[in-house]
Amino acid sequence: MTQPPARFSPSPPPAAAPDPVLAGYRKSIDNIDAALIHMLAERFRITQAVGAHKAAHNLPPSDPGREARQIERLRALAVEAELDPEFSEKFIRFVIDEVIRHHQRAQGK
Ligand SMILES: O=C(O)C(=O)C[C@]1(C(=O)O)C=C[C@@H](O)C=C1
Repeated sequence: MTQPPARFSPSPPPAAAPDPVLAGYRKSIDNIDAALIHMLAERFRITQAVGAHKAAHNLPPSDPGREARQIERLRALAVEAELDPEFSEKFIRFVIDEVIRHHQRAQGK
């Protein structure tokens, strides 16, 4: 027999019992995430100035040599810090690619 269409969304799962250990970890994660956002905001603040400087002096938006040195340095730091160097490269690549897009926009490209 077919069921009539449900009129109400299923009830939410029951609230989990409080877990102070998990809550403590999450508090720390939330602090770290906030610090990451603040650090990224500062990085983009300074790259905005770099973009304006490059636009004013007709410099190319990207500098592949500089990027290669940054990636090598960060990969080495990641290994030292026991962070996956592949992840660190993907992360900085993602950030730099966004910066390059901002630089291009600043030059009307
Ligand atoms: O150092 C520069 O020339 C920048 O524009 C900054 C930056 C970066 O985000 O680190 C971005 C683009 C360049 O290709 C290299 C580095």
